[in-house]
Amino acid sequence: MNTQNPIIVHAPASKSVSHRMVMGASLANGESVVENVLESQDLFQTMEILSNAGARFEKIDKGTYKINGALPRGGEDMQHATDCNVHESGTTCRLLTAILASGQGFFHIHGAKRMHERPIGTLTAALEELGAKFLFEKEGYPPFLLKAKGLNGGEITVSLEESSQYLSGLLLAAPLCKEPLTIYIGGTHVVSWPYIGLTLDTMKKFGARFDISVKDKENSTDETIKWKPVDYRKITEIIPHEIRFRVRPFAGSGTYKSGKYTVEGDWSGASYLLAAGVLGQKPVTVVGLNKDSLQADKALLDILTKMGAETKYGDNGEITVFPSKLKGIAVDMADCPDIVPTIAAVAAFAEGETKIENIAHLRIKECDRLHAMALELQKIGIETVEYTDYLIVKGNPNLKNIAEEIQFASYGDHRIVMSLSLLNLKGIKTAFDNPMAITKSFPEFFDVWKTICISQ
Ligand SMILES: O=C(O)C1=C[C@@H](OP(=O)(O)O)[C@@H](O)[C@H](O)C1
Ligand SMILES: C=C(OP(=O)(O)O)C(=O)O
Repeated sequence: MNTQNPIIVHAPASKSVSHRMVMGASLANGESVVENVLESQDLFQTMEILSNAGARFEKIDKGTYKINGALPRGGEDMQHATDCNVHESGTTCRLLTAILASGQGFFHIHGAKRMHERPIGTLTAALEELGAKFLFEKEGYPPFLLKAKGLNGGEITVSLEESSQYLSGLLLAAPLCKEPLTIYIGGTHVVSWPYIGLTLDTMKKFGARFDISVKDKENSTDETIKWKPVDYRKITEIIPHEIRFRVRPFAGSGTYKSGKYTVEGDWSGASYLLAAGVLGQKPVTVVGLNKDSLQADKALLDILTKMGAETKYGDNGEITVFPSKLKGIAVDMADCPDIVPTIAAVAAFAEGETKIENIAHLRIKECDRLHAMALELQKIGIETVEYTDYLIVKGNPNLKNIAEEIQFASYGDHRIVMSLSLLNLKGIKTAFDNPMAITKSFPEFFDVWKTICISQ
């Protein structure tokens, strides 16, 4: 056990929960107060779009917003479509496209260059079945024009092979449909499913009514499927064709429920701080995370533990990670894509090989993260192997103190910058072409990072 005093730092607010709570409050009847909202570029885009669509925001303190909800209302015609700039935020783009489709009017949805390379066709096809209309410049990708006139209910099937955000969007919009909506999952596999739990959790808090059932295999036949109810907090995986989501419309009963809501800490942003504990000279304690969170990236602790890291939960929910000897492992990270760059950077200093599997969806994030990490780690002499859906990092526990500063490409991607910054803890000086990409999710990152680095 390392007995040194830990470096204590705070987790940023959760990006995913902030998006969802701000969206819920923007659709609710009356005034809500949401505390600890992440004030980052992605959230500014979400709030700007919701405000353009009719919700009213008043900032009353750092991270605290009064929000008056309204059903989304867009421009009267194509020429006066409401401007919706999602910038680099996939969550904003996918979740809000579905939500705006439940309103009325014309919306012009567009973003940064990379956003125009991230697909959305699976979601828009499902929304078309429910009554929305889309006009694309390039079919299936932003930018596009959305004509909304409310969504019908019914039954749809959606594939989550590319992104869970398609289902999160449909679920958030579902209570605003005219009739009940039942959603089945198609395709061959599902990525990032824990984010669905976060969506359902927010919906529950905001008063939506839904039930989820899984296939009752014992009582189903080839002709008839029998279903049995399941608690969304207890779902451990989503199997295509074996789960259904039924959402009741608010209709006469109103809309989302206004109230006071607080956003929990971000396991994704905290991943760099927690990983600093294992790579640096001193333990790091992160305050402000929910240990019972439904966030996907809580998996970080299990993965680090499997690699040999010593970790400890404190009495007040704080989490400490201690400097530890690491070994390479094989790990399936389909569920938690955002911490793959963190684990890849940590793996560079482990004994042996780390194989990160089922991560093809990393190629359609803010950059092709699988390729980016494979290439950038090679710049410090780490051997990597990149395949369609996995990454191998051949660790070197003796690697440290490279004399010259290494110039890394940031690919405009916050997670590439933050994960490669971990190399600093091994005496490797990093320079990035676009370090401020971090403002997407963690604007205070370099301040916190300085504290960690100078306390070593
Ligand atoms: O719903 C969300 O809040 C998110 C879902 C994930 O995306 P995918 O489902 O596209 O993998 C994740 O990568 C993203 O940062 C946030
Ligand atoms: C992929 C990410 O976000 P989004 O999909 O919202 O752009 C991320 O934050 O790593």
